[in-house]
Amino acid sequence: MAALSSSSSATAHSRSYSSSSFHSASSTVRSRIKQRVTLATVHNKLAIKSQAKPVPDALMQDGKVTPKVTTPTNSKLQLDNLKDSILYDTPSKESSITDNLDSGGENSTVSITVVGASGDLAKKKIFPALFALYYEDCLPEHFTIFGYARSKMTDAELRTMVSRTLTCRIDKSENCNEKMEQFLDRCFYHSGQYDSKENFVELDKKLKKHEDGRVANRLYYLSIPPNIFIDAVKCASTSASSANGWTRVIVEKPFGRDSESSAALTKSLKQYLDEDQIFRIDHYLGKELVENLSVLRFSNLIFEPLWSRQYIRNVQFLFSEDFGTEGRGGYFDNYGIIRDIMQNHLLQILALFAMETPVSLDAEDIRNEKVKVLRSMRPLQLEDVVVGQYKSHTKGGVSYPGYTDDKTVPKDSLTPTFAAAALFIDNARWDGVPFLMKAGKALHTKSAEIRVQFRHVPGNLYNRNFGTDLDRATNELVIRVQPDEAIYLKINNKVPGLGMRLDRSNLNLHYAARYSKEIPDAYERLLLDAIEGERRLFIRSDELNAAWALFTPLLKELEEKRINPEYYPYGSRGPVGAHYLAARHNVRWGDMGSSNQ
Ligand SMILES: NC(=O)C1=CN([C@@H]2O[C@H](COP(=O)(O)OP(=O)(O)OC[C@H]3O[C@@H](n4cnc5c(N)ncnc54)[C@H](OP(=O)(O)O)[C@@H]3O)[C@@H](O)[C@H]2O)C=CC1
Ligand SMILES: O=C1O[C@H](COP(=O)(O)O)[C@@H](O)[C@H](O)[C@H]1O
Repeated sequence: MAALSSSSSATAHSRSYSSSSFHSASSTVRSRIKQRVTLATVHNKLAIKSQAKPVPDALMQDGKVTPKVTTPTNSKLQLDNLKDSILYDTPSKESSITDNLDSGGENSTVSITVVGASGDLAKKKIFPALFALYYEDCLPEHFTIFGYARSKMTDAELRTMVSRTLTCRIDKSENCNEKMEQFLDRCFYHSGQYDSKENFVELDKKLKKHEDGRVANRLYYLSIPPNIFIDAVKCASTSASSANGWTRVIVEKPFGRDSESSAALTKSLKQYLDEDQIFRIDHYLGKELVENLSVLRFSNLIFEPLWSRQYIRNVQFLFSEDFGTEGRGGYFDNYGIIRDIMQNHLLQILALFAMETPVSLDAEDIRNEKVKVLRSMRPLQLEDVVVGQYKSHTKGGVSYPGYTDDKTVPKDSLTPTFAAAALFIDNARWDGVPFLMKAGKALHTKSAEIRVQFRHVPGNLYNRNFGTDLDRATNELVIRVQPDEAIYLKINNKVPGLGMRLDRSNLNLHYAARYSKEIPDAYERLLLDAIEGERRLFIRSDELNAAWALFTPLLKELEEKRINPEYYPYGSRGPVGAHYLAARHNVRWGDMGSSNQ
C-alpha cells in the first residue's frame, strides 16, 4: 500500500469552489462545475446500482464527509473494473469518480508545491499557468502555493521572481495588477534539499499552518531533473503527504530513457505512490487542438467514416523549432530528439488520432483505447528512420552555432537533433498506412501540425485539369497545433470563370478569426485537471511501457552502431534523407512549401 493517499477519506464532495467564485465563473469554469454536479449524480447512480446508500446532496456539499460507496463484490461494475485493471493499468472507476469530487468546498484546501521552483520550467510555465487559473477563478477558494528548491530565497524573493514571469490575458487586463498581488500573497517558499526528510517535515508544518485544519489536498509538481525524482517523491510521501485529503504528484518527462529505465522509474515511484496518484505530464496533450482531435473525429459525421486505410493514404505528425538546444544541451545530449519529442508528444497525438472510439469520455476508457493502438504498432526499424544533427550556419552576416558548439555537449556527440520516421499500425483500420513523424530543432520554422493525406478520387473526371501531378488532386486535412491554430481542409475547386480550371483551396477554420478568446496554455489545462483528479490527459504506466517498447530497440541500435546523423545547416528544412524516407513509402511531406501550405 502506497504511503500517499489519492482520494481523501473526508473530502468535500461539492466541486463548486465557493458561491462567490461560482457566480463570477467564466463559462469554462461553469461547464467544469456542471461536470462536477454531473459526477455527483453519477456517484449516486453508482451507489444505487450497487445497492449502497446514495450520498445525500447535503453531504455532497458540506465538504465534511466522504462516504465511500461500497459495492457488493459480485457487482457488474466491480467485475468490469477488475477486468479493466487486469487488462490495463487502470485505477478503479470508483476511485476516479471520488477523486473528481474532492478539490473544492469551504472546508477543504489545495496546497500546490512546485518542487524545483527556482528552475526554468517553473518560472516559464508553472507559475504563469497557476496565475492564469487564479485569474480565471478556476482555483479553489482556499489554496496555497509553495515553491520548494535548494536555492535560498525568502517568500518576498520568490514573489519577485514569480511576478517577473506573470502576464495578463490580453482580453482581460483591467484588474490584472490587483489579481497578481492577491495571487502573489498566496505564494510562499521553503528552501530544502530534495532528499531531506527533515526539510520536507518543515514544509509539512508550513503547509499545515496554511491549511488551518481544513481537509488538506496536496499537489506536488516535480519540476526537477529526473535523477532526483525518487528522492523527492520519497520525502514528500513519507514526510509531507496529506493526512486527511488526497496527495497527487505531477511528474515531468523524461520518464526514463528506454523500456528498462522507465520500468525502473515506475517501480520506484510505485513504492511511494499508487498509480492513480501519479500524473505523468505530456504537455502536448493539454494543447487546444490536440484536445479537439477527439471532438473533430467523434462528433462530426463527415470525418469518422473516412478515418481508415480505405480513404487515408498517410498521416504526418510534424514538429519543428527554429532554435537549437541553447541552454538545454546538457539535458538534451542524453536524450536526443526521438526521446524528447517523438516517443512522447508525437506518439501521444498519433494514439489519439488512430484509436478506436472509446466506450465513453472517461479517462480509463480513452487510455485503454490509446494503449490498444500503441500495442498494435510495429517497433521501429532502423531502415524506417533518418537522423540528423544541425551544424553551424551563417546567414545575412549572422552566425548560428552548430549543436556541438554548445559547451555542455561533447564535441563528438552523435545525438540526433532531427529525426524522421515511418511507423505502422498493424490493425484492421490502419493496415499498410504509413504514419510519418518528423521532428527537429534549429529548422527554418517553429510549428507543430498533423497532416492527413487522403487517397485519390478513383476515376476522377477532372484528372486532366491537374496535369500529371496527381498529388495535387488529393485532399489534405491539416490540423495546425501551433502557432496560429487552425484546421483546414484542402479541396479541389473550380476557379471562377468561363473555363474549367481547378485549383486547390482551403476550407479554413482559423482560430484567431473564429474565436476571440485567447487560447489557454497547455499547462493551465493540465494543472487544473490534476487538481480536479481528471486523468484523461496524463499518461498511464501501461501506455508508457507500450510507447517505450516501440522505440527502445531502435534507440539501442542507433547508439550501439554509433549511427552518424546527417548534418543539416541551422535554419534549414533538415536533411534530404527525410525525403528519401518519405518517397520509399510513396509519401510527400505536406509541409514542403507548395501554395496553400
Ligand atoms: N524547461 C523546459 O522547457 C522543460 C522541462 N521539462 C522537464 O521539467 C523538469 C524541470 O525542468 P527545468 O526547470 O528546465 O530544470 P532545471 O535544470 O532548471 O532544474 C530545476 C531546478 O532543479 C534544481 N536542480 C537542477 N539540477 C539539479 C541537480 N543536479 N541536483 C539537484 N537539484 C538540481 C535547481 O534548483 P535548486 O538548485 O534551487 O535546487 C533548478 O532550479 C525536468 O525534468 C525537465 O526535463 C520538460 C519539458 C520542458
Ligand atoms: O517537451 C518539450 O517541449 C518543448 C516544445 O514545447 P512547445 O510547447 O514549446 O512546443 C521542446 O522545446 C523541448 O525540447 C521538449 O523537451
